Amino acid sequence: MTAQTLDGAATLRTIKAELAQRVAALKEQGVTPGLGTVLVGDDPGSHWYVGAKHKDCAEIGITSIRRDLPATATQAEVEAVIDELNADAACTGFLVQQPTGLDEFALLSRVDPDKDVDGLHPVNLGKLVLGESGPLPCTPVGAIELLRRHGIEIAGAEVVVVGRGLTVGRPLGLLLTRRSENATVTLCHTGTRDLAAHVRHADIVVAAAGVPGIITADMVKPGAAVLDVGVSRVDGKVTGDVHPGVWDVAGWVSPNPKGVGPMTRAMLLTNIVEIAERSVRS
Ligand SMILES: Nc1nc(=O)c2c([nH]1)NC[C@@H]1CN(c3ccc(C(=O)N[C@@H](CCC(=O)O)C(=O)O)cc3)C=[N+]21
Repeated sequence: MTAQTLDGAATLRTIKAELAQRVAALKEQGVTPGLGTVLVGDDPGSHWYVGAKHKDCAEIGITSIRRDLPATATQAEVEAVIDELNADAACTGFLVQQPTGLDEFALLSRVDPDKDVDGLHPVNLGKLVLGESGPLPCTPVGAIELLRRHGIEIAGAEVVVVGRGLTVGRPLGLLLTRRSENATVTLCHTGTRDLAAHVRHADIVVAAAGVPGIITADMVKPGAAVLDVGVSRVDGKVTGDVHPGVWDVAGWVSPNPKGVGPMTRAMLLTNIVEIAERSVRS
């Protein structure tokens, strides 16, 4: 193994320590931030993620509001919970954990855009396209923050993003091409004719296809930074999109687990604190 580790678990700890101070400052001004979660059904992965988010919040002084609904919950029942959290002053922001098995666009659209800690509401994705400020999607911002905190140059870099999903690939392309990031982005997907030809040119590769081992050593430019975002479960074990052989070629690799996953949680916490800080200023 020659590549250096893009350590998301350690970076989460650093960011939590920074945010704990900002939460303490908010409390001195009489504001306690609160995170709400809406969970539908009993998928073990989703339960783990939601539990981890509330544990993170408890560690840094953010209050938890947890609504767990059975798999039999109807669209109307989940929408009623969203309405309740929209109206709850103690809830700074909240998310509806995906997947729900319901009409997700309708659920997402019903969340107050100012409480959208996931940054996935259509209004907030629209703001991202238009270059207006607002809550940003947690996983792609987490990927950028992970690079930044390891000193990897993004401005001018050739970035290949593999995957065009709503939560990672699509918004990541928009984020990285902003003037403040200034990367050149190629967005590859299942319709890409020759994936290897694109990946080979990349200074930074972001693998978010959800296909175990799709990025192999022969595709990677020596010294490149490779972020492994894809989460699949193979024989019950978390398996990423990056083949282990990539560690022998790349300069940097984010492991999976302990790479971008914890960064998603770090950016969720950051979004809550920023919404609370905005409420104090205005
Ligand atoms: N509305 C919504 N918002 C989300 O943010 C959201 C969602 N739905 N649906 C599912 C995905 C997935 N996700 C992860 C969060 C943390 C880790 C994480 O911290 N993983 C650990 C442990 C992984 C394990 O062992 O299972 C790690 O990578 O080290 C991973 C994945 C948030 N998601």
